[in-house]
Amino acid sequence: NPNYAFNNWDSSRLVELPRDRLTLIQSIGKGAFGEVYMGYLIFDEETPEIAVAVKTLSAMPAQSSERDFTLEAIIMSQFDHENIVKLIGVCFQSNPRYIILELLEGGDMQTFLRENRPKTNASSQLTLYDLMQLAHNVASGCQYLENRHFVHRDVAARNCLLTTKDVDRIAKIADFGMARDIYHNDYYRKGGSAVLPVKWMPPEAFLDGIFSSKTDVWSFGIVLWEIFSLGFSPYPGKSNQEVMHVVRGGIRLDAPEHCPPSAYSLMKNCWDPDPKLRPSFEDILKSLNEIISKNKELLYSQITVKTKNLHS
Ligand SMILES: CN1CCN(c2ccc(C(=O)Nc3n[nH]c4c3C=[N+](C(=O)[C@H](O)c3ccccc3)C4)cc2)CC1
Repeated sequence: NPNYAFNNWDSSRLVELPRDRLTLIQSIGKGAFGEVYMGYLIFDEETPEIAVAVKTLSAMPAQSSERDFTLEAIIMSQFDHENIVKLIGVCFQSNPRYIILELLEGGDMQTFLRENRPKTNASSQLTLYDLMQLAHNVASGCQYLENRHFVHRDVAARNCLLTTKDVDRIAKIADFGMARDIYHNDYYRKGGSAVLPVKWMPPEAFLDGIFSSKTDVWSFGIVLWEIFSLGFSPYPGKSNQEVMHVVRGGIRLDAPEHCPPSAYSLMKNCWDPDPKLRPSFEDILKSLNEIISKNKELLYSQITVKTKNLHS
């Protein structure tokens, strides 16, 4: 497992920030270990304070969640890429422990996509170009991880955040919980398919526990499908067991409505049963750039919903 090659587990390399430089303003969500807050960090007298996201460890953490919390910070401290949420520092020397991260104000990508579905008889304010940009952002972050032989294991729209909901939005990969968890309990064996994101996983992963960057490629194909379906859940109405059965049999998701054919064929390539035949993230970025450059004008068209003739 390439992630085992990951060696510096010492948390001493984490930047410990003085707690009195931090002001928590409001809760913006619930993490696995506790709340996530929006707050301000005062760097020094000259520099204006910066807005941050603060992940907290609940008051009475189990021993394991304390270790996992630290591990999440260590993992994120290794990365430096514009499409991966940055770690700013930690407050680990006193309780409650904090992980201080770059603040992304647009919220998660899945919610954003669902909020931007066209209303009947109106068009979505999102264009195909907007959607291709989100795809390009996620693929760039994934390519960075691929180059570092780091397997994320849970690439999904729900785990991506947006800097803003506005047109200059940038998507970033933000949750490394699954990659972290495999260091202790091998979820593939331990939890069965209950805790695994089966609908985002390729057959060799959910059948044999084999993970590689080609696992993340398959998941990225599902994220592409989530993006072009504006936040639908994949395989609607199917249980994990049913999905494992049909996917193993060669069934794949249909093209979302309005999805450019070239984007759908890219998804299908990501879902090749043979991991070796799936594109790398390098290939994926080339394909995305081609689709964007070839369809510039098309991509600017608004996504309209076909008004269903209710009396047909
Ligand atoms: C009207 N809307 C209501 C919702 N609103 C929000 C809702 C949530 C957020 C938010 O969580 N922002 C975050 N910035 N940085 C990190 C965040 C979370 N992190 C984490 O590490 C979290 O664990 C995480 C990771 C991935 C996905 C979600 C949460 C790091 C921002 C705005 C915008 C305006």
